[in-house]
Amino acid sequence: MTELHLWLRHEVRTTERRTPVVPDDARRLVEAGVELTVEDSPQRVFPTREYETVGARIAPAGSWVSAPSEAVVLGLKELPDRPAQLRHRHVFFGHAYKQQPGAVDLLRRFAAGGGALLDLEYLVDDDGRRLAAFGFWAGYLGAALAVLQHRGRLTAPLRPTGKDELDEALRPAPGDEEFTALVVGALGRSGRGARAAFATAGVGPTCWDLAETGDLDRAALLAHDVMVNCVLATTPVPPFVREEDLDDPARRLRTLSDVTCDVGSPLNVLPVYDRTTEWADPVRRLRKEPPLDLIAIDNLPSLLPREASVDFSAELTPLLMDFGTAGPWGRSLDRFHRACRELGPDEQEFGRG
Ligand SMILES: NC(=O)c1ccc[n+]([C@@H]2O[C@H](COP(=O)([O-])OP(=O)(O)OC[C@H]3O[C@@H](n4cnc5c(N)ncnc54)[C@H](O)[C@@H]3O)[C@@H](O)[C@H]2O)c1
Repeated sequence: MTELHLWLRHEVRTTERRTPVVPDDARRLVEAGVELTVEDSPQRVFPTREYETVGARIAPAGSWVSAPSEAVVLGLKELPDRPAQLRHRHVFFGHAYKQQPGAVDLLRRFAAGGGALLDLEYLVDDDGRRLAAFGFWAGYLGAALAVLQHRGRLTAPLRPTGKDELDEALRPAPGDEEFTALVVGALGRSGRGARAAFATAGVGPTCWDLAETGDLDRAALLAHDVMVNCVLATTPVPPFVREEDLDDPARRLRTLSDVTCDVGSPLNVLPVYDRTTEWADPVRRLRKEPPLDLIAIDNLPSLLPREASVDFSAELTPLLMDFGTAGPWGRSLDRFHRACRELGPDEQEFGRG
């Protein structure tokens, strides 16, 4: 077992109730010899005392800035804007390698402090497959919200909930009309989640993946009442739905839920909207007559913080037990170094192993 001091930080985003390590897995880490510090966090879905009970040391929210240099700081989403220099190794979703807003600033902060980003999105196996991801619950919620909207039962603002409560609302009620649904990207993680939610809702969706979209039958697509897009696009393909399709008189499609949310990207397969929707206002009407409602929320798993955290933590914990510079961690670090090199010659002198 590597000597690891892991520092689980509080999330700055107030709506983020998830955590990458849940108390049961914290116990496993402590038992395996990991020194674990957990920051107190008012919104984390698991109370701080549950971590204390399993042997973690508790520290105030945000205190990672003064953590010992060898500590590996673990979180999910963005860091606060300060400090300007990042001297630790940080494990989280940095969103820093695809020219996202703020990406260069974040990399520069690592450059200034000599730290490193070990991005969770780039923890991959030998074949490049992601090892820890939230996709299943993203798909589950993407389909669940579509069903609720289609049945006239979606209420805003959206709030984090639990699966039992969500499933209660999802189950068909007397008087609900039958409808047809399509999941695209049905064989992936979020596609599986979407299919599971439809099953709870009593709906058997049509399932398409690569084999079914190669020669896209748009008329068949538009003939479904509800569509949930779960593809992970890696190369540009013809759009699944175009602006002109929204005005097709034969369109039955009424509710479109885009789990992928590639809006603005050249890989976007749904170039019929220009910005995502939010928890406060989750549905945007793209056409009035006949209606077409869009749901495009890019932080879906945060709506089921407990279930999403438990599954993610189960995937991440074995990797943390094996923390080091080889395998997935080495690949993630290599990706960071590549991004640093792409920043330019003045900023290459950082990112240790
Ligand atoms: N909205 C959110 O909150 C949220 C959360 C997590 C992930 N996501 C996004 O959801 C998407 C899917 O993630 P995932 O973990 O399910 O990925 P995945 O790799 O597990 O599955 C993607 C599936 O899409 C299929 N696919 C790719 N191109 C296709 C095409 N042209 N036609 C049909 N099928 C195609 C693949 O074969 C695969 O089965 C990603 O873009 C991811 O970023 C969104």
